[in-house]
Amino acid sequence: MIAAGAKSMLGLSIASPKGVSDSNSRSVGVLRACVSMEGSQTMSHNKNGSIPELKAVNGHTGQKQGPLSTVGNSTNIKWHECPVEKVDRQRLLDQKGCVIWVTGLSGSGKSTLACALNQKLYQKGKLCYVLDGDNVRHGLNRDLSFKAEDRAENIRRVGEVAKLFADAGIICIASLISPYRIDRDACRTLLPEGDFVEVYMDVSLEVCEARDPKGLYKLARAGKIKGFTGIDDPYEPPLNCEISLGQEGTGTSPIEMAETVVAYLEHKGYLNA
Ligand SMILES: Nc1ncnc2c1ncn2[C@@H]1O[C@H](COP(=O)(O)OS(=O)(=O)O)[C@@H](OP(=O)(O)O)[C@H]1O
Ligand SMILES: Nc1ncnc2c1ncn2[C@@H]1O[C@H](COP(=O)(O)OP(=O)(O)O)[C@@H](O)[C@H]1O
Repeated sequence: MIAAGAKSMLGLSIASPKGVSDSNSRSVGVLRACVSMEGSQTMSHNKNGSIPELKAVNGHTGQKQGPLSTVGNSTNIKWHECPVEKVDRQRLLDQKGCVIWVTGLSGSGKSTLACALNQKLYQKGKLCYVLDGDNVRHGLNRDLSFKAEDRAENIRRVGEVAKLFADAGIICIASLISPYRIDRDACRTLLPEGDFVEVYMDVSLEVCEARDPKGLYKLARAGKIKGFTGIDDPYEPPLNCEISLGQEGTGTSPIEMAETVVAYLEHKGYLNA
């Protein structure tokens, strides 16, 4: 709990909704941080990039500025800039935020690769986060089915979340079947050139079906699951992905595959700020 004196020293105030006294504002109020000096603040790095210092931006009056927009069904909204930017976060982490998008049939090894890659990067001191289709469908996307428009919405939402992770400076590994090219390409367009790395698990249906670790292919073949990818639902392989894994003659163990992706990231400069 922050004492009132300390609150004013820190420039913190609790904003109470109309008609609500300050005594119970803690539970319903909105904690608002106010900078107790003229102008807003921005980050500027020292020459060695280690300790950022704050500097004031001239001309900021605290008034709402800029045009209001309509985006989809959201009307009268405004984009807010923040003084700490992606480049600052990347410097802090000594890496570049990006999205590794892993696509392929069920059983092709997406989740296994995602975990192996996460582990390899963690060992190198790089911050990653995995968005796995199965897992995201336990929460954020639990309202979605496997019909085409729901798969599209699934990919769209994960694409937007992955974009936020990349903006945070994190290497985000999204691992989803993502069967439609158009949905994957839409996610690509959300990111700056180069920051979307599409990884195709090029593993045949025969191999995936033989693996069948969850018994889903068996159920689909028996007609107990309808619209199963590769059986009675389409999968469109990428045409121009950055990395293709799993073919004969290439390293096919999860560790070898993860090393291929790490080498790509290193080569493209994503493992340094
Ligand atoms: N009809 C159907 N088709 C394909 N997959 C199915 C289906 N029903 C359930 N599952 C299970 O859901 C996992 C795939 O979820 P995703 O979110 O990656 O799918 S998609 O990208 O929206 O197509 C998938 O996980 P993975 O095997 O890891 O790919 C399956 O376990
Ligand atoms: N590179 C690989 N070589 C051989 N088997 C693999 C490989 N990657 C994953 N597997 C196995 O294949 C099965 C499916 O892997 P999984 O990562 O769950 O695939 P997906 O996430 O695409 O459904 C698992 O039993 C896993 O152990």
